[in-house]
Amino acid sequence: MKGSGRRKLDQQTFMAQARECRDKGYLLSAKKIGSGAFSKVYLAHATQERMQHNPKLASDLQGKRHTMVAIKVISTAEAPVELSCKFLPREISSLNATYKHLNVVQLYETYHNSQRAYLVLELAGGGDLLEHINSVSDHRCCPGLGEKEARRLFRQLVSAVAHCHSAGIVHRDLKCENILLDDRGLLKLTDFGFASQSGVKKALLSTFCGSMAYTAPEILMSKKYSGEQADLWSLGVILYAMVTGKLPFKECRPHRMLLLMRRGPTFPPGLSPECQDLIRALLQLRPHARLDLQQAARHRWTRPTGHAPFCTMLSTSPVENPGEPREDSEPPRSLLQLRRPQQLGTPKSTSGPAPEPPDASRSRGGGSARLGLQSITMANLGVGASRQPPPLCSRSTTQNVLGLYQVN
Ligand SMILES: Nc1ncnc2c1ncn2[C@@H]1O[C@H](COP(=O)(O)OP(=O)(O)OP(=O)(O)O)[C@@H](O)[C@H]1O
Repeated sequence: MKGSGRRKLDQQTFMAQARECRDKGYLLSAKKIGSGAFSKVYLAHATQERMQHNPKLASDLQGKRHTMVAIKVISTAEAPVELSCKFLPREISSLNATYKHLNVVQLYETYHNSQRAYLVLELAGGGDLLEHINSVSDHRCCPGLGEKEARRLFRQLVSAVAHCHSAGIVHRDLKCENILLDDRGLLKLTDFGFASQSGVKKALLSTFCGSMAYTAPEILMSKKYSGEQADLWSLGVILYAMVTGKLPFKECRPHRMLLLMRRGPTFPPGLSPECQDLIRALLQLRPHARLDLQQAARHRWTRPTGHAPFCTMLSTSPVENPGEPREDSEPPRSLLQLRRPQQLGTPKSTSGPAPEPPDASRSRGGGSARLGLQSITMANLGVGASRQPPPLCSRSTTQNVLGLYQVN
C-alpha cells in the first residue's frame, strides 16, 4: 500500500479506536506513548462518569490528582491466534492477580470487540529503565546510574517481584525494557505476557521465555526450572545493567553465553564491593545458590547501615506500600519528553518466525534458541570447580546497553 493510502487507513483505525474508547468513557489522545508487535499504547483521559463507575480507577486517579491513563490497544484481528488465546489472557490474569502494588502497573479494566482488545492501564509516563540508564549515562558521561539511584530503583524492583511471587505469579521476562518509571520516578513493573501462575504447588516450568541477555542458565540449558529462581537471575542482570550501563553477558549463541555465565560477571573499577557481592550472589549458576528475595532485600548493599529497615517492602498483602522518596537529583521527565529511540520500535512477534530483531539477544526465546543446548550441563560447565578470576571485559561482552540495538 502506498504511503498516503496507509496514512488514511491508520487515521480511520485511530478514529474507530477513539470512538470505541469514548463509548467506554475514555478520551483517547493521539499521543502514542509506545508500541509492541501488535499493540499501540496511547495516552488517554478517564471521564468523570467512568470514574464514578470504576472504583479501582477512581481511587487510584484521585490519589494521583490527574485523569490520565495509558490505553494499550491490541489488534487481535491481525495478531496470531496465540496472542488472543494465550498471551493476552495471561497478561490480564497476571495483572489482576498482582493488583495492587505501588511498583506494579495496574490494570483498571479491559474491553474488546472482534477487531481489538483494550487494556486500560495505570500511566507510567517516565519512559522505561533502559532509556533511563542510557540518558543518565549520557548526562554523567559515565555508563550506568549512580549506586544511590540504582539502590532506590532496585529496592522497588525487589518489592514488585516479591509481590508478584507472593501472588503466585512469576514474570519470566524481567528486563530493563519491561520496567517503566512514572513521572514521580517510581518504578512500575509491566509486560506480563510471559508470566506464569506458579500456584501453590510451584511446579517446575519448561518453556523457554524471556530475552537471552536476561535469561537464567538453567533455561538456556533447556532444564526444568523454577520461575522464581529464574526471575532472581534476571534481577542480577538488571542490577548489573543499572550500575554499569552494560549487560553482564552478551552473546547471541547460547553455548557461548553459557560459557560467559560460567566465568561470571566482571566489574568496572569503582563499583562498591557490596554491590559486586550482591550481583554475584544473584548471578549464581546453581538456581538454589542464588539469594532469595528476602536475602536480596536485606543485603548490606540494598540496605546499607543507616537506611531505614525496609520491612514493608516485602509485604505480601495486596495493598500499596509507601513509595520511597526520590533521593537522587534527576528531575522527573515529563510526558512531553517521552519518546522511544527509533531503533527500539522494531516489532517483535509472539509466534512464528519473528522479524529479525536488531540483536538476537532481544528476541523472545522460541525453539531455535534452545538448539544445540542439550549437551551442555552444569557439570561440563564446571560448576562447583573453583572459579577463575573473570577475564577483562571484551567489547562484545560489555556492549553498552544502548549498543544492544545497534548490532545486527
Ligand atoms: N502503562 C504504561 N504507561 C506508559 N507507557 C506504557 C505503558 N504500558 C506500555 N507502555 C509503552 O508501550 C510499549 C509497549 O507496551 P508493551 O511492552 O506492554 O506492549 P507489548 O505488545 O507487550 O510489546 P511487545 O510486543 O514488545 O511484547 C512499552 O515499551 C512502553 O514504552
